[in-house]
Amino acid sequence: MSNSIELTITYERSCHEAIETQLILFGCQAFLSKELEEVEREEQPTLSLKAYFDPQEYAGRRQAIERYLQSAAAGFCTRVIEPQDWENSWKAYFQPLEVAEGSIRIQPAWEPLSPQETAPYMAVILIDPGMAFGTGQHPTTILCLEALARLPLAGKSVLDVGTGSGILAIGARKMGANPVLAFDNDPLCEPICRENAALNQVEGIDFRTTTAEHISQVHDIVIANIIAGVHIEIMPHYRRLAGEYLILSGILREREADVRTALNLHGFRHAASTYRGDWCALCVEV
Ligand SMILES: C[S@@+](CC[C@H](N)C(=O)[O-])C[C@H]1O[C@@H](n2cnc3c(N)ncnc32)[C@H](O)[C@@H]1O
Repeated sequence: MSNSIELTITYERSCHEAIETQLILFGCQAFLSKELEEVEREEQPTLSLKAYFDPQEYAGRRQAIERYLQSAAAGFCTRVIEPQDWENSWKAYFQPLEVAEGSIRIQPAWEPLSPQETAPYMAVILIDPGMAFGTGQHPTTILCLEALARLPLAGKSVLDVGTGSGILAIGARKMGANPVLAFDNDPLCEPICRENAALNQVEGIDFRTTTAEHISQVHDIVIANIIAGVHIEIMPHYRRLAGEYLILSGILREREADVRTALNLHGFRHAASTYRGDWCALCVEV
């Protein structure tokens, strides 16, 4: 793994989600931030988070990012970190997390569970975060895992669009989906996904660096945790590729209506919404 840029940002607690969202739009690859419920419990008026960027990506957007933070945050500082520092920060912070009513557990790779401890879960996903989005702690990822847990996945083909760390593909595979194809347009993701799949001892996931127009196979379930604008842009491909269900996450509540309009325009009629904080996910019956 190469160096990365670490931004430490302090801000008023009411700005938590706006800042996180904007950082995702700027191409932030990973966060160390608190769960929304935890933020809501905090008493203090200011909070802080750490955001990690690929150095080249950051250099290209530095002016825009810093201008945004000067107006939206109380303060921020940057430093270049070595892979070792990232690992240590993360290890100090990452706690196991249970989602989907306790049926899925996201577990730090360095604290694996015994077979007896694993048995009660539908899936235990081991994550050793590299610089790819998808540590399982973000509300948009949790909404996806919850949606997957509600579907009968055994023997279903799944396409994971914008796979990041591979977390959703690995989760789907562990819950019985087969085959699973997962892709991301960021070439940094593919090796991280392969490592995470090996860590989880799952086979049968085809990880690729590509975009939706280069995929031709119809899949029973298409899942995508990307922002609303990208969903709208690639909606014709969802139409082409989704056989039974389409799960879309990463949608801010205020953009839900826009995504629903695009779904209707492309002939998708039945979409159920779920929410976490300001985020919405849509589970669409094809
Ligand atoms: C919010 S992350 C989601 C990661 C992971 N699936 C999760 O749920 O935690 C979005 C991912 O989509 C990728 N992405 C953004 N636009 C894309 C596009 N047009 N095609 C493929 N991947 C894209 C990004 O590189 C990023 O890894």
